[in-house]
Amino acid sequence: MAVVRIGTRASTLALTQTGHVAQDLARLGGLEIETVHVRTEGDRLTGSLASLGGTGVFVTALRDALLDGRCDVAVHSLKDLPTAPAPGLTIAAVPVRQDPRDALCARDGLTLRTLPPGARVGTGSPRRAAQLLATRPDLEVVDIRGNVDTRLGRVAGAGHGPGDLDAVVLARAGLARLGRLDAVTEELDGDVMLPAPGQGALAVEVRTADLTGPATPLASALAALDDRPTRLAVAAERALLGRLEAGCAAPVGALASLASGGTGHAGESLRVQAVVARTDGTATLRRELTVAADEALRGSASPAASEARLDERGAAAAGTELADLLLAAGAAELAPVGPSA
Ligand SMILES: NCc1[nH]cc(CCC(=O)O)c1CC(=O)O
Repeated sequence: MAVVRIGTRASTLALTQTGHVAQDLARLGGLEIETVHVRTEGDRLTGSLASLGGTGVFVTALRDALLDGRCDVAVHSLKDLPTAPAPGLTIAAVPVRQDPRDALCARDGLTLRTLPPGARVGTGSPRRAAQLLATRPDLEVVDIRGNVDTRLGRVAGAGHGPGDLDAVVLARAGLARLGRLDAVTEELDGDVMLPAPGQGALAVEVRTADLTGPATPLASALAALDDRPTRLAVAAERALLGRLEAGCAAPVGALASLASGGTGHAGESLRVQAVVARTDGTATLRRELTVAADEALRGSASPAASEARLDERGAAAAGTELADLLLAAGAAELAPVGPSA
């Protein structure tokens, strides 16, 4: 494969993300990369259909382009990717994750604490709405759609018009990639707002067939681009979402992070936090768990204990277990999650 074609949607965010991955692959594999624009249902049909992005319209067109051979590599925002595997395709790299937090972008430097009573905050995400209202039940959450610039433009003082909102909530990662961190007035920590599973991370997908057989420069570049801590964290978060049988539009937040063991300490451990909320914020259910790689070796004097490593399957099992804890605690009574959803 002399030239590698990388497929992207035409949105600024998609172009930026894909551009970064293309540069990395070119550098790591000495590859020549060509960018192919793929038009998606979600781009063609604007307005409320853009809200279907989460259900996979953006993803499907890129996957079709991969399977048809119109491109060789596709870059997705991991949080927009359905949890079900795509036959014939493999997520060959999960690059280092950006800061996964949500960010409040408010007028006049306001924060979640200092927004005036009844302030109007824009978001189209039930997950964000629920967690905002859980902290500040007085807020008026306004359903908004559109790309990042459109949303930021609705904040008073941010655009050229008057702005009809006091604030919007967006993924910090998207703002960072677009060079719009200047709009952030507060980063929302996990105790206030847990991000969408996979938020801030990318998935680099290729045809499975291109990874089998003798190693190619593309395959080795993808392996070098992959970040194991991110891959494990995202595996846990997505397994949780899958077990809850909830889509990315569900009021479910999750965040996992890998801590490495050090000399004289236990081996690595993965902490997974999750929340399921009633959309109006009147009830939230939070649980967390930590799994350690050295569980089997605990108590032994073996030096292997400090070097024990988790694998993707173990990470996914942790996510599934946490989902089961949430279901056992009544998550299905709060939100449309679980087998009957
Ligand atoms: N739902 C849209 C979407 N998909 C990915 C990002 C960018 C951040 C990321 O990579 O998680 C965004 C924008 C947002 O939620 O603010």
